Amino acid sequence: MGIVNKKNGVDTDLLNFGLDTLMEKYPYLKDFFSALEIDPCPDQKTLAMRIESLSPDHLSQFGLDHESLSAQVLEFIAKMEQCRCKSHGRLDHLVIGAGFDKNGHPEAMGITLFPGEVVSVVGPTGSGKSQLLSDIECLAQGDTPSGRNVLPDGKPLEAQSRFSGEFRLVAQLSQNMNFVMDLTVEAFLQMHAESRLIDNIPEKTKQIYQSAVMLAGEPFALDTAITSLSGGQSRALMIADVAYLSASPVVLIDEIENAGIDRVKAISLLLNKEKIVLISTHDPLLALSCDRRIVIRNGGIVDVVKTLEAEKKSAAYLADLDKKMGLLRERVRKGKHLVFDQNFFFKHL
Ligand SMILES: Nc1ncnc2c1ncn2[C@@H]1O[C@H](COP(=O)(O)OP(=O)(O)OP(=O)(O)O)[C@@H](O)[C@H]1O
Repeated sequence: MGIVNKKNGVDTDLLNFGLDTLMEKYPYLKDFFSALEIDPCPDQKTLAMRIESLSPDHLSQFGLDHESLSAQVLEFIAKMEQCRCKSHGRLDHLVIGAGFDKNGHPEAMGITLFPGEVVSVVGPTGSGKSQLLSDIECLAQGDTPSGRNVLPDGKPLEAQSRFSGEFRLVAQLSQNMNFVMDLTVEAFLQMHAESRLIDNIPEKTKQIYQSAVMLAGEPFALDTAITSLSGGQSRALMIADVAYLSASPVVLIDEIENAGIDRVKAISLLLNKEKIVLISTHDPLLALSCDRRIVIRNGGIVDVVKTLEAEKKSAAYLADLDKKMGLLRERVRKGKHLVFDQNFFFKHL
């Protein structure tokens, strides 16, 4: 579409475009007109003609006239398009500047993370894994217990962007996710997709639902109420939702090992060349599925371990073991006995 007559991002040339074309390209215009009780597409061909055809009495109910309505509709399109572009914000890298451990001693190191990486955060219980994720979530600027600085593209974010809910740099999936809305899975996904202004919503909704079912141990239906999903099912749904719909270039996940979902598939779903994914975990299979592991002790980063090629081979062995454990879990779920020896475990499970 024409980029002529653009002022402050407002494209006045849009007034001369056909209504059909505009409604197709900017589907949210339907809501704009419906709020003003206007049928957007009767006979007129262009937006300007449709606005001109409206009676001054109708417009005055909304405190508008032809000129102000033209200005408002153009500004609305410009703002919505700005949101759409913002939500595709990119990050070149994320610097986590060293802070202090729990004793107030300088942390051994910081780390720089790059899009396309899945990094695990490992360490004993209470060592400070969640604190690190929380520092990243709030883009800490020396103002959290660890004193770390988290710098998108190496620069501190202005307070306005840091605390604004408009565009979130970081999405977090925490351990306790409870839905409170009374919606079906399908309606929930549709609502989220609509709020993200994405194209082809039905197809995206189906894709997310199918991925969530693949991750969850127990299948569920599109018309299941989200409030009645099990812990594992809702976690699976949120992971698939983040993978396909989240605009945030950084995704934080606080332990998925206990959710009963397919962890390796979850990682490959989240692997995206535009996203940095951090997972706090105690699980060896998850740790080996990541590119690097941040090792935390006593509140501070003490090492960053790169996953070796040899370890990736061990991961295949671990995945096999994990599958066997899954089969045993399944037997427990079905109320069956678990009698086997080493030979049966390794050869027949
Ligand atoms: N560098 C630090 N300086 C001061 N306090 C810290 C630091 N790191 C962590 N803490 C505090 O230590 C406590 C335990 O940390 P945290 O919950 O992050 O541990 P964790 O490794 O996630 O534990 P778990 O494995 O049990 O979930 C928290 O109260 C946290 O705020």
